[in-house]
Amino acid sequence: MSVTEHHLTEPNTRAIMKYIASTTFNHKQSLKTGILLVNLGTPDAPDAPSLRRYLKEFLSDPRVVEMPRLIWWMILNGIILNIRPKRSAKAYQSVWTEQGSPLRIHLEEQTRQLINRYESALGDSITNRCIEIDYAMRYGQPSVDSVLQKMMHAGVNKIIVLPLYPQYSAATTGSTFDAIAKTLTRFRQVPELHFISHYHDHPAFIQAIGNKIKRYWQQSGKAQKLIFSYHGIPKRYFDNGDPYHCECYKTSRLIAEYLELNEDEYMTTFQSRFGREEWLKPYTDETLKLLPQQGVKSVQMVCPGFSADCLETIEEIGIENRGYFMDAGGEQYEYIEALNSDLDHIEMMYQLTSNYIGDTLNQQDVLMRSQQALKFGAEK
Ligand SMILES: C=CC1=C(C)c2cc3[nH]c(cc4nc(cc5[nH]c(cc1n2)c(C)c5CCC(=O)O)C(CCC(=O)O)=C4C)c(C)c3C=C
Ligand SMILES: [Fe+2]
Ligand SMILES: [Fe+2]
Repeated sequence: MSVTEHHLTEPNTRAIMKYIASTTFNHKQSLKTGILLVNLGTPDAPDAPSLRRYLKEFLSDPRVVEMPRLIWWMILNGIILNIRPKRSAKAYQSVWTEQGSPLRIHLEEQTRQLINRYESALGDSITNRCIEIDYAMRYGQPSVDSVLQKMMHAGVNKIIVLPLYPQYSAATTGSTFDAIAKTLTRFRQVPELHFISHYHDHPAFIQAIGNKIKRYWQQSGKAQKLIFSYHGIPKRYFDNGDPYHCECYKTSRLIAEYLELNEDEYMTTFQSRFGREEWLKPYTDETLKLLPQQGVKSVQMVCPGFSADCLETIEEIGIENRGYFMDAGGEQYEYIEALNSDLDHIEMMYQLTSNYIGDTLNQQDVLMRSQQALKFGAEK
């Protein structure tokens, strides 16, 4: 028995077992592409134990909370995980539906719609074309690790990851990359990898939101101000070089240009503060409390940092901030929904990902031709 054959049949040392072989290598194996949509994640149920599990995983991520680990471990386990799960569970109960958490429902539907979009473009099932499309959650289930492993074991050798965060932040997109890399470091054969790190200024994204706002105006008319509200991050992360703040402002500017708005017709604010340190300003809640006394009595809210409606848009923007504005003397407050599974949004996902698929389809043709040649004995 030769050395190579021995390795293949009897991987008998720890060194050989260290890396997972996704599939047994096969010369005739066709190229298989995986498209993975990733969003933040959500608790399994709107109750305190589920929230505790979810928040523990989320807030233990060093990309999310950049603080000396030991100090943060004590604050998280000693204070936050004893108080926040109960409070957050209440908030989640107000948005929960019979099918579950809105964020999960939207991500599932977005995935289904993207599969449909590919199938209509290919005129064939994606399975026949060696494409797999799936979704994963950065925190909670289905985990990035489980879905990526499933793809690898199905023989996927090229992966396109689309984290559904238009604006890059280390806390979200960066952390998604960590999870992908962590799984792949365990594999023997690392796939070709395309990681889409942002799309905050992509024309298909700007048009999708711009058109959504235009459609809203056609039905309900314009308010005095359009407010672009983004999830915040600590100002310290921005000071340390996170491009998130600039990408949010650029998204707002591009949408405003698309809508031909003057500078005094729109503004950018940041919501969802967490903890005591300063976050990106202006804060959404404080702005809404001040606007009525400055003469702004009607606002329309839009959240271009959220690819799907979730707790932070439905409850925080739809309910909580409405209260601040109306209590301060506001008269009309409207929330324009996230892109969710809108056709334009799915089209954008198709454009972003198929950009990297094209050559696979061509390579598949080349591979089919060479397999044909093998059959006829032209190549060995
Ligand atoms: C869209 C981008 C997001 C950034 C940037 C972000 C940063 C960030 N978030 C927290 C803490 C919490 N966020 C929570 C919910 C939540 N956050 C995002 C997105 C971003 N977060 C989404 C889409 C959601 C909603 C998920 C859902 O299930 O609907 C929560 C949980 C809710 C709560 O208890 O308030 C926390 C906590 C930090 C610290 C952070 C830092 C940069
Ligand atoms: Fe968040
Ligand atoms: Fe900036």
